[in-house]
Amino acid sequence: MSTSANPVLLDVAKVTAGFEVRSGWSEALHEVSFTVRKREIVGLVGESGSGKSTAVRSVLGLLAAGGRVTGGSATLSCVDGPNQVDLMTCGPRRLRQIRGPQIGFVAQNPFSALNPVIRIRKQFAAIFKAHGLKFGAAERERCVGMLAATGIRDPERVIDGYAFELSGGMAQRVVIAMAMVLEPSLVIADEPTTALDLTVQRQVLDVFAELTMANDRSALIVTHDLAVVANYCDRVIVMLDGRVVEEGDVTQVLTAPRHTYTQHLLASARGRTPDTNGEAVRHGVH
Ligand SMILES: Nc1ncnc2c1ncn2[C@@H]1O[C@H](COP(=O)(O)OP(=O)(O)OP(=O)(O)O)[C@@H](O)[C@H]1O
Repeated sequence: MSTSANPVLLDVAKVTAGFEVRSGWSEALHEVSFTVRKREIVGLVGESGSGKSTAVRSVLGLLAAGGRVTGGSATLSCVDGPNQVDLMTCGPRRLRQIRGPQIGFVAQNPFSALNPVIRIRKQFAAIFKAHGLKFGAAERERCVGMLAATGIRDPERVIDGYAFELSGGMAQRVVIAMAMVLEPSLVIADEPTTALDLTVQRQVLDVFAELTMANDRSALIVTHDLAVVANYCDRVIVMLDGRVVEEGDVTQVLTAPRHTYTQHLLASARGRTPDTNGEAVRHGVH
């Protein structure tokens, strides 16, 4: 299904960013531009070091120490306050208000996202409190419901437990529930399943896509896996050496790639990505 008529939710325009390194300044993103529209799942692909994480972390204001955005804008259409906000210039305080209720984030490794010595319930409570919201019985029920929606069978037990009691797949479901509990319009996931066993990767991605689409959200998924793009995404952005080299509808890009690098990515993925004709599971979750 084409999403090109949907309004733009996130408009990233000419973002340049880099890192202070020993030898000086190392530029990692060169005028990167892309959009995420309402009710679409966008895949961000490219080989290791192409700048995918730097791109999404620039948008989230979560670059590692030494990292800095030096140019460009990332305009988010907000549901609270002023209609649009430039995430590159709004400042850390506003970004903290935006992360959670407006943009959810699912990191690569669930065990680094969860605190091992704090009960899951307290970690949910901290999310609410960080945004000035109370965490009473109703909010706890909402979290239990969210955990159940991610496919956790005993959410009442899990919410009172600790992360170390969970398998990797279960822990990532908890992280997805945390990223979505404040009902953000956009969820960004940076390689959300690479830390998981192959068998659970698909289940977790199914849940992620279902929860995104069922609630009219948009998602930006960083992945190096073209099968993920084929199965779950409406559009794809291809990065190489800190630049966007191709962007388009998944079916178009995967069947008739224009850039030689995309052709190369597809050729090397063929044989292990039988779903890359674009007719895939994603269509079943819409
Ligand atoms: N903290 C950092 N300090 C210095 N350079 C960094 C840092 N993080 C990333 N870089 C550099 O920025 C460039 C882009 O890296 P980035 O992690 O964004 O790529 P990626 O496409 O997400 O790779 P991967 O798939 O391996 O996560 C690389 O050259 C990388 O070495």
